[in-house]
Amino acid sequence: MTIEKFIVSADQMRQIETRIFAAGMPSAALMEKVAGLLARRIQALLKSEGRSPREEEPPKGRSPREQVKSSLLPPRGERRGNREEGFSYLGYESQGKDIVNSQFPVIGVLVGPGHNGGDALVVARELHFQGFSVIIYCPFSKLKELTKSHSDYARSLNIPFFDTIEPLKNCDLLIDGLFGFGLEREIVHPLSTAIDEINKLNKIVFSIDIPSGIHTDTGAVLGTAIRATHTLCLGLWKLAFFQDKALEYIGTSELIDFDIPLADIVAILGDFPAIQRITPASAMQYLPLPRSPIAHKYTNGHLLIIAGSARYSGAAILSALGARASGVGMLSIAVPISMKPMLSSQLPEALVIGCPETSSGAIKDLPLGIDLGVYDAIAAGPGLTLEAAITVESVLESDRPLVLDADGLNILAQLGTVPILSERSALTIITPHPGEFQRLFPELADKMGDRITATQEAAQLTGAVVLLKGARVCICFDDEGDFLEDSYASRTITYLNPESTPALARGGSGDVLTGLLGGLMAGAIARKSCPKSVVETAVWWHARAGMMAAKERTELGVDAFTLTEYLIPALREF
Ligand SMILES: NC(=O)C1=CN([C@@H]2O[C@H](COP(=O)(O)OP(=O)(O)OC[C@H]3O[C@@H](n4cnc5c(N)ncnc54)[C@H](O)[C@@H]3O)[C@@H](O)[C@H]2O)[C@@H](O)CC1
Ligand SMILES: Nc1ncnc2c1ncn2[C@@H]1O[C@H](COP(=O)(O)OP(=O)(O)O)[C@@H](O)[C@H]1O
Ligand SMILES: [K+]
Repeated sequence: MTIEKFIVSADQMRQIETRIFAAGMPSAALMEKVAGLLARRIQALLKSEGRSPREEEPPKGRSPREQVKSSLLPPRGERRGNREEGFSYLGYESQGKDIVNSQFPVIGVLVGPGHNGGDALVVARELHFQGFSVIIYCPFSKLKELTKSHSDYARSLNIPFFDTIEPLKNCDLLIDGLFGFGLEREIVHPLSTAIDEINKLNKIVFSIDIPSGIHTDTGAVLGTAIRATHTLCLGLWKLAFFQDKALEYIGTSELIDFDIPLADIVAILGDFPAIQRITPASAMQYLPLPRSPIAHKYTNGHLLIIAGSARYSGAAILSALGARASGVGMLSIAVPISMKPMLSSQLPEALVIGCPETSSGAIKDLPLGIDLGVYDAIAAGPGLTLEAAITVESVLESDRPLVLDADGLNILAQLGTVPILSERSALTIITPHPGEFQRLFPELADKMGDRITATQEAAQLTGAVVLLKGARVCICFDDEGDFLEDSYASRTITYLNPESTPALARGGSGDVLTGLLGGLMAGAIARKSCPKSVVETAVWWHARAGMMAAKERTELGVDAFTLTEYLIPALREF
């Protein structure tokens, strides 16, 4: 398992860190190593963002602003800038941020009392030695021992220290090392006010480990938090990076791998961690590729989609196009009978089943005598309206593996989510967005502050696979020996999708996912492989298609139909 697969809570990170220290790694040496990696990465980021270093001498005449800035700096002779390496001066370009176009950019480093502050001080020192102009904002009088020691050394180098935010206004870039995973309580005035003011400066901000003020596990804002443009997560991904509400504070993110021994990770998280990050490699291992040379259509699965109504006719098409991309062997689509010609013209390969319909054009019931047993899986819900209750009830009563979405979920909520799902003998995958989730699980209303825990509890309550949609999709299910040795069985497994695009936040994208997931599931069942594994594949694939479409067409150009057209090209990228 690669380092990118693991996700930890603050407590788990602390336990792993404790093992490393107990094994003999000095805490100061680890900080030195980590902060060295941070300093180098920050330099590389600055370079790659077009703020490339200038090698020539700055002009003699300085602007008033530069004079103000240079007054914050130690005499030039004392700065041992390594200009040959090309990091002495940054040519900033204004990118809508308050960035000055200066040859003397100033980097403001925000230093807290703990080891996050210690990391920041080492970064400050390294950038200072590289020739950057660095100032330090540290409004704390009491620092942890190691942090205090780095603070003393930085002062001895004449790096200027401030306890007010005024000088930060002149900085071109801020590095946030106020708090990391050790933040344990709300940030209060005067620090909270200072952080709010810092955010108003609208600077480029690199946060160390996690934006200060964000709860490492729930992603909640504790009082207030630094809004970073970029966060460098240290060692192992933390849960907050997968909590929707933290994303606006995290900005773009990356992992700084500092060689945590696998044995220490496994000692705390287990061989097969209960929470895993979806990676391209893990998602792609369950793609139905390559096909067996002797495959036939029934070995690739038969999916029945039940979707659509006169009001929401497109939902059936979008789900079907999602399923088409899954390569499912046979696709049947049950729609209100008046929609049959439209579906047949859009999806000539599909078997379209016309269902009796209500006066408003919803599916009243499935056709008499239909045998659900012929389908490997059923995907029901998109665009059905609440009038399709009889149909949803009959698929819930069937012994077929089922993906339930949209109105299928709204009907399930009316029927009673927990009793109905716990009685089902076959696998059920429910794919709610947060609104549907709350209708399904009113008992978890007060848990919604932590999407991951809420989804885990929903899976435990129902025995279903619960896929909570949003910016960072969370998938949870009880493992019943599907993946693990017996000794591990009956844990709740969680998969978190790390990357997506807000381009998907528009009507119909979810319908595409329902069909894609249904198709992959039918295929997996026909091939007798574990249908739960394809859930991460579907979520990852759907997001990749959205990202590829957004990259080519902007975030505005990804309507749900267009999304279906990117499903296959997105795979070709890999
Ligand atoms: N885990 C690891 O393996 C490593 C961790 N390192 C760094 O260490 C950090 C964790 O360090 P710490 O455990 O010292 O914790 P932090 O530096 O995150 O913060 C803890 C300090 O903040 C104070 N504090 C907490 N909440 C506060 C609040 N609301 N208002 C005011 N003060 C508050 C605490 O009393 C304590 O002094 C990581 O985020 C990372 O930056 C790295 O130095 C090296 C490797
Ligand atoms: N901000 C976002 N970033 C990434 N993905 C998103 C975002 N908002 C929504 N999505 C994704 O878009 C899809 C929307 O589905 P859903 O809410 O069911 O809409 P609909 O029913 O209209 O299709 C889900 O897959 C969800 O995860
Ligand atoms: K931080």
